[in-house]
Amino acid sequence: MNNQELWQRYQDLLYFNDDLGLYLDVSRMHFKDDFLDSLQPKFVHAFHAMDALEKGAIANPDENRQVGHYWLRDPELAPKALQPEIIDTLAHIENFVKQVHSGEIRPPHAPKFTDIISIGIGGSALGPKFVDKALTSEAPPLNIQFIDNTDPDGMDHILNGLKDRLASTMIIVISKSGGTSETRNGLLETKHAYQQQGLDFPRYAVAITLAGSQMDVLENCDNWLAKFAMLDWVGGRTSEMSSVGLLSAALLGIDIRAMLAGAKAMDSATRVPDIKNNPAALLSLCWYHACHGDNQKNMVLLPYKDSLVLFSRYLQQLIMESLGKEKDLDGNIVHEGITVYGNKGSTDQHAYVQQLREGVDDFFVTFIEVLEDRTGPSIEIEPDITTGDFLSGALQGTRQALYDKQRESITISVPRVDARCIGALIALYERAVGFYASLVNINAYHQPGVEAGKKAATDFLVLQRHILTVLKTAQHPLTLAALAAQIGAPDQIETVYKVIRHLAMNPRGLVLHGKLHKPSDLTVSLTAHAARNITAAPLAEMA
Ligand SMILES: O=P(O)(O)OC[C@H]1O[C@](O)(CO)[C@@H](O)[C@@H]1O
Repeated sequence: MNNQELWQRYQDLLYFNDDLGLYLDVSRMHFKDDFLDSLQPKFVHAFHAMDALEKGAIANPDENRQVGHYWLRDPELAPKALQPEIIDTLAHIENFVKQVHSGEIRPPHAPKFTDIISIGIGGSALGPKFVDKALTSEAPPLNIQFIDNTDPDGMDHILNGLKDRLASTMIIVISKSGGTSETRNGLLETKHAYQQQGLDFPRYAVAITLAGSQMDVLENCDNWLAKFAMLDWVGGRTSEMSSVGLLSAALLGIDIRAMLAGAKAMDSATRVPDIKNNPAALLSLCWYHACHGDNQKNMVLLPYKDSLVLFSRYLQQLIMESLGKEKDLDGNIVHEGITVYGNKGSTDQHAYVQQLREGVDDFFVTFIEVLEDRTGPSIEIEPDITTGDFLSGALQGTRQALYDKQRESITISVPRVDARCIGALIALYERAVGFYASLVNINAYHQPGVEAGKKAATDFLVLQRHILTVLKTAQHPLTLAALAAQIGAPDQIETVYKVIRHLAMNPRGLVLHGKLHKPSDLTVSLTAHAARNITAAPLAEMA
């Protein structure tokens, strides 16, 4: 295609949303002109399915649940019975935040809360982290940190770093199910740190969970500083505009009403039943072209803006947990999915872009361009050129260089990174994921594959328990083979070895005879002290 034809294709396909100032350019995706028409019947179905979902159909048949994240930004669309809880939760958040900012709600031994530790994982962490990085100002009312793993080092880093300010730190624990192990562990470790300092944990703790969840019951969250409803019909990965995302955002001083308004504006733009005039339909059409069937391309997300660096991580869950499915809705094995990676431009130009241009052609890029460089004027780095011009040049240059090598790209351009824009971007991708799921006939709203890893992790810990129980009563050191036999798992020696190696590297009372890296010569026993301390309580399944 010559430059004139390309310019024409650019204009023909360019989508612009006047309300949001958002452009979507799909001209550098190599689908043919008739591709759009050929997908029309599939889109008629996708538009209908989305309409039914928004009207309250059971869109997640596995869990017999409605899927209502769109109602969060436009409660009038929600079934009548659900409207009060959406409106009340938002009011509860705003009221609470106002009182925290004013000091009316304060910690027992300090005039105001200064910090937040947000504990949660997956959809209960990625949205709040992304929004914090994208929108928190240089001088927020509170500082936030996230515990989103069961890594003891990671927790120590945060808890020790905040040691002197723990007495003015609010803990927000987010878990829809209330049973996720990593989150439970973060909660228990944090609670322990508070107890060590003689601080009354419930007076610092805020829960976001389903009413009556395991966490709600076990921790008696009604006695905490506050408890916010998590709603059954909001999925974890689409929960940023529920209490999950809105509470921390509001505490950080982010305009959550603007975020909701941006999402609402995008929702209405993506309800238009016309592919070319619907940005989510256009996006999902591009994904279908690049990723479906034989074209298994990866999505590389390149926002040219530091504050959007976590967008790809956020989208990784939204897209891969939603679309990565073994079976379609008819039970056929399909192994669907789109791999998402990326950080930011131009930084990634100096990392993997070399491969994108010259290596394996297994991707398409989505550039995100932010038109406003910064608030206020810029100095000239070279005659007539600012640092922002460099950033812009880097984006346009990479797009062109990729195109010259027949590499595909999409470009989304937004005026600036503000709450309205972030709400709109989230809503855009949520809807595109929903459409894509319809196009390839899968359930986007469940995640059966996640359970296998959790089950195997539980099995590993059960085996560890058995090993320690055997060692406790052993009369002499045991080989790994003898240990495996005694726990009734003679074929699990490798797992036994992994357990022993991990315990040996930590102060758990293991006595090793032999070398850790020579498993076949190794024998193991426990110190008398450790043997006395092992409990036999049953292990809860990892959730
Ligand atoms: O909010 P919860 O229930 O703790 O779940 C956290 C995350 O775990 C998952 O269920 C997957 O393990 C995600 O879908 C979810 O976002």
